[in-house]
Amino acid sequence: MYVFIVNPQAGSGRGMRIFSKLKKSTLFQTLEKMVYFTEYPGHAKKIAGQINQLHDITTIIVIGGDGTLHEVINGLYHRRIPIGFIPGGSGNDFARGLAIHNKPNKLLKQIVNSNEDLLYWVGSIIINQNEHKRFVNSVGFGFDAQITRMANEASYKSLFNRLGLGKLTYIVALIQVLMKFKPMTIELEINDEKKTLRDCWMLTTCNHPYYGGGMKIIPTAKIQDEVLPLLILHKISKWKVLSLFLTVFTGLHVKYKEVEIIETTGFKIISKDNVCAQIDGQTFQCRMGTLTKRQEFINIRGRKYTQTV
Ligand SMILES: Nc1ncnc2c1ncn2[C@@H]1O[C@H](COP(=O)(O)OP(=O)(O)OP(=O)(O)O)[C@@H](O)[C@H]1O
Repeated sequence: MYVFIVNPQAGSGRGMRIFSKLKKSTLFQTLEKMVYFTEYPGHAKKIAGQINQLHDITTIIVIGGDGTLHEVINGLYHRRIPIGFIPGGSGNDFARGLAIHNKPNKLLKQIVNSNEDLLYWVGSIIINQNEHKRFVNSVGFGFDAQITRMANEASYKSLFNRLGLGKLTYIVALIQVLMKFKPMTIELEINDEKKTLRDCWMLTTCNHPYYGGGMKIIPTAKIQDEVLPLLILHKISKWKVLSLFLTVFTGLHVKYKEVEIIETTGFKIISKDNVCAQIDGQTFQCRMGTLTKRQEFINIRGRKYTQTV
């Protein structure tokens, strides 16, 4: 039995458009399946939670954006069911990070015909010591999280999506946030070693290089267990931030002296004030975060494991 979880609103309606085309295909029609449409934020997690109770699931096929996949992964906490992903979001960084490039009908074929999985190690975060979450792409604190919040709330997001210019949303949001951003003071703990980061702009970690709709934020990030790379953007002038972000699509921003990348197996951040944070593109406020790389992996169906992505 295949279970489809479709976010019709992902990518400003792209999720629904993809599903409408797929359901006309002979392959889709011949599959034994159940189809769920998400109706509100958090619904994909709830659906995944209900799937935990079901048996004989071959694969869960997610059609939507990274936020939908994030919810499914978090809802499926206790079971390892293979997941097929057909990207239909605005940013689609997960698909980029895993080199999932094909057209939806080809991807469906790949998922159904494949008996090989890509093993994918997600990250884990404990927010404020009590809320556990898993992340598929990235977690960021500070500047990048504020850009994400601005982009998520922007009225121009759906227009740019419809024009196929999803990347522009983040660029416009970046400029808006830059005008009024105030750097943070953060306590960073890595392997019992503590340091205070003053005038820090952002801390970001990811499971693969991409975020924000194609920015190669940590170019060296690999799909792997144990290692959680951490990027810190230290004290820097606003003008320099602008030029730095122009190079982030190529990964050349890592050459700036204000950018530090540390390979960790986990770290903790503490702040006296609330800081804006993002997990897989969903934003919230927090004062404390403990991040680790989970030892368990999820099975991504239809995407053979290579390290060349
Ligand atoms: N029917 C719905 N109406 C409104 N929001 C929904 C609905 N279904 C799901 N959502 C929420 O929409 C949010 C965004 O979805 P998603 O991340 O899949 O798409 P996206 O933001 O366009 O893509 P990406 O994350 O790749 O940029 C998710 O947080 C999800 O909870």
